Amino acid sequence: MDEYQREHADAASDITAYVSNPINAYLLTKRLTTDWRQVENLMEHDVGTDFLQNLTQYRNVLKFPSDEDLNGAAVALLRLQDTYQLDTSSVARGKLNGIQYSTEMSSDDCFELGRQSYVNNDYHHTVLWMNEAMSRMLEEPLNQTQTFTRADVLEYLAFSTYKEGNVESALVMTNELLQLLPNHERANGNKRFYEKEIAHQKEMKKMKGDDGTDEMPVSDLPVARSDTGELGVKERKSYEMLCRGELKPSPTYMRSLRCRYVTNNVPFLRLGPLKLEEAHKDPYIVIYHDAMYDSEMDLIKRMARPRFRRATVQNSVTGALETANYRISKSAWLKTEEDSVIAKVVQRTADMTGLDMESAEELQVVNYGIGGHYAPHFDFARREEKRAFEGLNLGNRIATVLFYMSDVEQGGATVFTTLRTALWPKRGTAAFWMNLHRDGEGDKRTQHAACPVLTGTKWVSNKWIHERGQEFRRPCALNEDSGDFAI
Ligand SMILES: O=C(O)CCC(=O)C(=O)O
Ligand SMILES: [Fe+2]
Repeated sequence: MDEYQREHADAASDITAYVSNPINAYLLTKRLTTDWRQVENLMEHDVGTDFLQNLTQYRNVLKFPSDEDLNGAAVALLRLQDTYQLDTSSVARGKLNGIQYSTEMSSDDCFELGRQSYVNNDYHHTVLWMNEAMSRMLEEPLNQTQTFTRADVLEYLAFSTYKEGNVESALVMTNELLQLLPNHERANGNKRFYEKEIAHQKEMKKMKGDDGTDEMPVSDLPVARSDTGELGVKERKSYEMLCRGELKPSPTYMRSLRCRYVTNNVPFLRLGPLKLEEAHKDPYIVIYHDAMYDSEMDLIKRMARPRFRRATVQNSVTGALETANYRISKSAWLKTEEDSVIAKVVQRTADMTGLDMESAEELQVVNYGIGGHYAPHFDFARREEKRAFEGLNLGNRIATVLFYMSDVEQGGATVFTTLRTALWPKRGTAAFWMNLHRDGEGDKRTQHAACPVLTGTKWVSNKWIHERGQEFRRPCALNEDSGDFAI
């Protein structure tokens, strides 16, 4: 590497380090968006200068993030905060799960995060981040660039606290705001509203014969979010616990899981057997160690990069492919014939599963950035999803093989939501499970998810294998002690 290349490689890795955690990702987006907003303001007043004209051109080339991007970065950070139960002030201090990262958030950064939550009607996070903005503000007495006042924070806090169900606190905050700005019109209106509301609630209590305390319960229910789809409260809880590594199989169950070398009756594998580790017995889920070489992973990534598009999901009613908040990643497809390396990997997948690859989909390569995830789902099409895999005529997805092509610094596990089982990405390993019962019915117990990436980046590739062509096949070596190994 010459000096120039080294310099650029350093710069590139600096950038990766800078945005490899969600705080930096949010801060960088905020910085670019708000800086650009200032430039636009300037341009409105002074369009004439060449400098500003040039900036307009740069903007088009560099694709400055928009307000929606800033909202997206904020939502990603908040999703991570919920899933991994990150404490607000630790995040603001640049600490994630006890690991200290380089950046701290200013009161202004916290305020903006609160504002973005508010815009999304997410009052739970508005309260958390506005409180943080307030305490940071007190610690930054010399900050000249503050974009908000104490009164602004109080207004957001009061309204969101009311929305969260605590009228009394909302009134206290509104009174505090009115001490600062006695003529604040909206605050005066709200004050009257809150007072009326409190009187009304007292009246209701009396009517019910309840002479309880004046204390109103503060709602600490998480705000309903739509990005984990149809999950119920209990399911969401166990999903998030699995992602945090808090839910594990019992020690007795773990002791029953085995590791072994397998050849699956493939002559070639007698020379170099595969290293199999059981992750779950029924349904059968296994991990293969050293299932992909470094050179293969490097090539696959190189081929996929220029083709990456935001991943899509199939609309179960219309059959159309569309983007969805419950699946956030970039993906690309590689054909078996494109390169001998791909063909080799596909052959290995056949050896690992004992299944025919003729009916398998192309190799899908996926990259999850910070906050990237795939909420709990099934890989097979359910009965009601009549239009899934339409046109393929290959039957349902009988099995999944998922190659991990990177370690993940924090987060990013594949979790089986009803099985107390989490697979932690380890570069070069592959997971394999069957999605269907023997009779072709989908096995609901295979519901799984890709937990959001907290820090770092996650690379996987997968083969979805279909029913067609598997009629006479049996993964013999796996089948021995695999219970209801569904094929
Ligand atoms: O990335 C993962 O861990 C799981 C991905 C997955 O479930 C899928 O792509 O269907
Ligand atoms: Fe999946």
